[in-house]
Amino acid sequence: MATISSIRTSGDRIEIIDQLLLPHTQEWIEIDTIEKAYEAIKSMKIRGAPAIGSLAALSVASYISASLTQDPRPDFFSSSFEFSKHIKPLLDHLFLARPTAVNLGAALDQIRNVLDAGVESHSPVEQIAREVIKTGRAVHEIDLGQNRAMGKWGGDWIVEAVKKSGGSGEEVNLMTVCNTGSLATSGYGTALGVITYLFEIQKLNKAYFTQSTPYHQGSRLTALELMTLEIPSVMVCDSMVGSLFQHHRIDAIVVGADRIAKNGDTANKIGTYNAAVLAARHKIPFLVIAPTSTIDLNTVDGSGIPIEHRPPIEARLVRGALFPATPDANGKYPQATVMVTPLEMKPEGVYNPSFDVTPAELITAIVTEKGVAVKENGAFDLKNVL
Ligand SMILES: CSC[C@H]1O[C@H](OP(=O)(O)O)[C@H](O)[C@@H]1O
Repeated sequence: MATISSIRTSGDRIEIIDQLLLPHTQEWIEIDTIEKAYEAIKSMKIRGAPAIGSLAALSVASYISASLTQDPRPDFFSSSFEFSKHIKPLLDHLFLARPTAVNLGAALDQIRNVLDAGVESHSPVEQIAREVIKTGRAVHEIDLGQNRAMGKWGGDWIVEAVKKSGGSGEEVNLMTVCNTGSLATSGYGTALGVITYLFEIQKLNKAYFTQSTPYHQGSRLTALELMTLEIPSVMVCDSMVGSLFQHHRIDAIVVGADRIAKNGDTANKIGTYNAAVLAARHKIPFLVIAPTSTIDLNTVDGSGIPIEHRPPIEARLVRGALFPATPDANGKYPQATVMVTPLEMKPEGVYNPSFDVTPAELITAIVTEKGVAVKENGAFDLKNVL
C-alpha cells in the first residue's frame, strides 16, 4: 500500500516533508542543524508526538555524527565530561519546542541516559558519541514496528467487542480525531494504524475523521493519508460529532495520545474530550492507541499534564490552495493564507489550546504495542501494557 512519510534519512542527512504545505504541495526540507529541528517542531512543519520525538533524536545523532568527521574535531570531544556538557543543553533546548507530548522528552531522555552512563563509567568519548548516534537513530526505527503491533491489538479487540455486542465484526465503522498516520509517526500510525489494519484484513467499512485544529490537520493530513491508502473515509467538522453518533452506526472511536498519565487520563488533540463525552453518551467504545513511550508514570493524573496553547493568530488564519485550483507552470497549485476573523481581533480575544485531557473514566481501553489495557474495578493498571 502507498504511504507518505514525514522523515527520510540517508547517512547524516535528514529531510522532513513540510506538513504545513500538505496536501497541495510536497516539499522536503533539509534539517541540517539542531536549531532547524527545533524550529520545524515548534512551527508544526513536523507534527505528531512520535514523529517529533524521532526528529529530535535524529537531529542530535546527525549533529554528533557529522561533528565526529570534522578535522580537527570540535573541542567538546576533548573528554566525556565536556562532550556531555555540550550535548545536554541541546537536549534541553529541543525539549522546550513542544511541552505536551511526552515522546519528545522520552526520546531525549534516552540520549541523556547514554551520556550519563558513559561519563559515570569513564568510557572513551568516541564510544559515548557512537552510542548516542545509535540510540538517536533507533528511536525512529523502533516506532514503526510498534505501530504495526498496536494496529493489530486494537483492531482485533474492536472486532471482538463488536461481535460481543451482537454485530458481525465484518464491517466496522470507526471515527478518529486529528492525524495519527504515517506523517505523525515513523510509519503506519497509531489510531490510523488500527484503521489501516482493519482495512487490510477487510473488516473496515468506513473511517470517519474530524477536521481538527490547529491547522485543520484532519482535513489536510488525515484526508491525504486515507486517500493515499484508498481507505473509504468521510470527513466531519468537529461540531458534527454528536450528530454523527446520533445518525450513523459508529463501532468505536480510536484516537492517539500525546501523554497518558499514570491513572489513564489522556492528553490528545483538542476535540478529543468532546468526542469522548459524546461517545459515553452513545455507549460507543473509546480507545486510546499509543506506544508505551507516551505513558508518563511520573504524572499521576491529567491535572499534571502541561497543555500547550498555540499562538492566537493560528486560530484566525486558514491556509490552502486557491480555488478554483489551476496548476502553475511548474504543476504546483498556488496557495494562500487568509484571515477568517475580523482583522482587528485582539490576541486575548482568542482561546487556542492545542490539547485537551480526556479523563480515564471516559476511556474504554488503552492500546500499546504490548497489548490492551481495560479498567478493572473502574481503574486502569497500565503496568500490564508497559
Ligand atoms: C501519532 S498520535 C500522537 C498525537 O500527535 C498529535 O499531536 P500534534 O499533531 O499536535 O503534534 C496528536 O494530538 C496525535 O494524537
